[in-house]
Amino acid sequence: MVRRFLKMHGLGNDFVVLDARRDPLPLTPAVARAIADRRTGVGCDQLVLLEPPRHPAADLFMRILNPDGSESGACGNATRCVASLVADGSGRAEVTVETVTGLLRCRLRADGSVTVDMGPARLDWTQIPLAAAHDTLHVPAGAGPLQDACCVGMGNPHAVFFVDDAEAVDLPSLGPVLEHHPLFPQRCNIEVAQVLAPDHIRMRVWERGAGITRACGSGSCATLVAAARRGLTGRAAWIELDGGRLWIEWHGDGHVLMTGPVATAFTGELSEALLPGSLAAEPPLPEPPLPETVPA
Ligand SMILES: N[C@@H](CCC[C@H](N)C(=O)O)C(=O)O
Repeated sequence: MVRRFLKMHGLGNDFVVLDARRDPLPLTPAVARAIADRRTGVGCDQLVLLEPPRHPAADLFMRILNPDGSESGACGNATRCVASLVADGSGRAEVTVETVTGLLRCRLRADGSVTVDMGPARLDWTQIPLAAAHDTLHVPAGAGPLQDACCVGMGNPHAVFFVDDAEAVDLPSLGPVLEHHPLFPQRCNIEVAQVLAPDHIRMRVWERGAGITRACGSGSCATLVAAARRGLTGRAAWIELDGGRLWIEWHGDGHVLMTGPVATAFTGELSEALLPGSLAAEPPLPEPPLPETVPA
């Protein structure tokens, strides 16, 4: 059977989107790795699988896989892309995307950008999670010049390091060391952040399971929350990424809102060689657990 895909991106954080709402796709980590490979597959920072919704209030269920085959509970940039896809298909400006961590309400704006309510920032050490009890405002995880992390859960784990010069950080070397730091039992996304003004932060990211990407939506949310908690910024700011900027707001109810652009690069058909059945047998991904929070 032919499998069509869509190649989308948010600020250069790129995705292969597979629609399995009508025809189920028993994806395995090996298949995800093969599709994500930039030389022998399509190539992407994340593979996004669309499935029928579990929750009656949701338009669809979205699963997120990294190029190493691991699954994540959140991807801000992909959520915007998927919301715009559903909005385009339905003519509605309000869309609800369900993920393993809950329901994300999204709104298509007149200029084509999308605002996503990424849900509440998780600030307890058990919610990152960390391997031992620590105040998430100052976590003793570090490598070289990157010390004193501020950790934030956005449905996935983030450790934000504030620096004087984000460009000077050797992220290709330090990122993988910190991603695998023993304090992060589920590994971690690593952000280096330089505060430029109370409403403007330069951020570079090393993503768990993906490496350096041009933008990370959940990482931008975590960075704003970390900066506001440390008293370095207000509760709303532009996050300046390699691929462009996102506007992030941390509301009084704890929810974090992200606004930014979406783009479609091309569509295509996956070769048989990349589909389940053609690759080394591996058990399919486990069924996702019930969402941890289902907002009313
Ligand atoms: N690019 C994403 C985050 C993707 C998942 C991440 N690598 C993880 O493993 O948690 C975003 O835009 O949020």
